[in-house]
Amino acid sequence: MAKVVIMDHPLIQHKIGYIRRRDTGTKDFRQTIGEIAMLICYEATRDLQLSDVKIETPICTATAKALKGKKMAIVPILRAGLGMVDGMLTLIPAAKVGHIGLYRDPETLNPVEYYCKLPADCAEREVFVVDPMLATGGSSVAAIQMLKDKGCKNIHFMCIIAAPEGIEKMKKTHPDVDMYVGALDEKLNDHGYIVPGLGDAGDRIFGTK
Ligand SMILES: O=P(O)(O)OC[C@H]1O[C@H](OP(=O)(O)OP(=O)(O)O)[C@H](O)[C@@H]1O
Ligand SMILES: O=c1cc[nH]c(=O)[nH]1
Ligand SMILES: [Mg+2]
Repeated sequence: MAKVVIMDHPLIQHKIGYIRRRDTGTKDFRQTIGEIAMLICYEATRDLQLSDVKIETPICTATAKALKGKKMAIVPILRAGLGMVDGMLTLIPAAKVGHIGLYRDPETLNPVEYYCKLPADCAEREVFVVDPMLATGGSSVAAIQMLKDKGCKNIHFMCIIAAPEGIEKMKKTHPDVDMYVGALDEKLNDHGYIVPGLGDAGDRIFGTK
């Protein structure tokens, strides 16, 4: 069974408190989502493997550490996942970026697919799927299934706020996928929104409401 890691870093908790506020505007919301993504990325990459490499410092020959060469990909679930990409790329600048377009039908809450463009060699990459919100889990479960159908095996999921229902669905459907979660909230409301949550992440990032 894969790990579920709930972030306890004070900077992450502080910044999540800020974006939850109704009166945090689009510019600050978007910027803070990026900062939180970067901080969660730091935790989510903790288990990457290193190898020893011989290098020359200005003083002598030395053995240093380098990432073992496994290539990485970041896959945001559109739209809201886009808000996490720049923060991720700040720490992993060489990563390729794939895009999966899904929206949640407001009546059924089921995900509807409208776009998928992935790096050609994504099956060989360590893939980080990013979406600020894990609510019923329908969208992330579907996105990860799309990646598995393309042959991806090493998949991690990062979100900023999760509901217990979404975590359970992910654990049941994709028990091999590690989850890195900024905050675990209480429940979903009757419309499938996370409580207390932060509202609609996509609308708040892009200012569409
Ligand atoms: O876990 P779920 O119940 O599937 O809900 C979570 C999904 O809902 C939101 O996307 P939304 O459908 O609002 O699309 P958007 O990002 O384009 O706003 C969010 O960004 C997730 O992708
Ligand atoms: O609370 C929620 C649930 C789904 N999608 C969001 O953007 N927010
Ligand atoms: Mg939305």
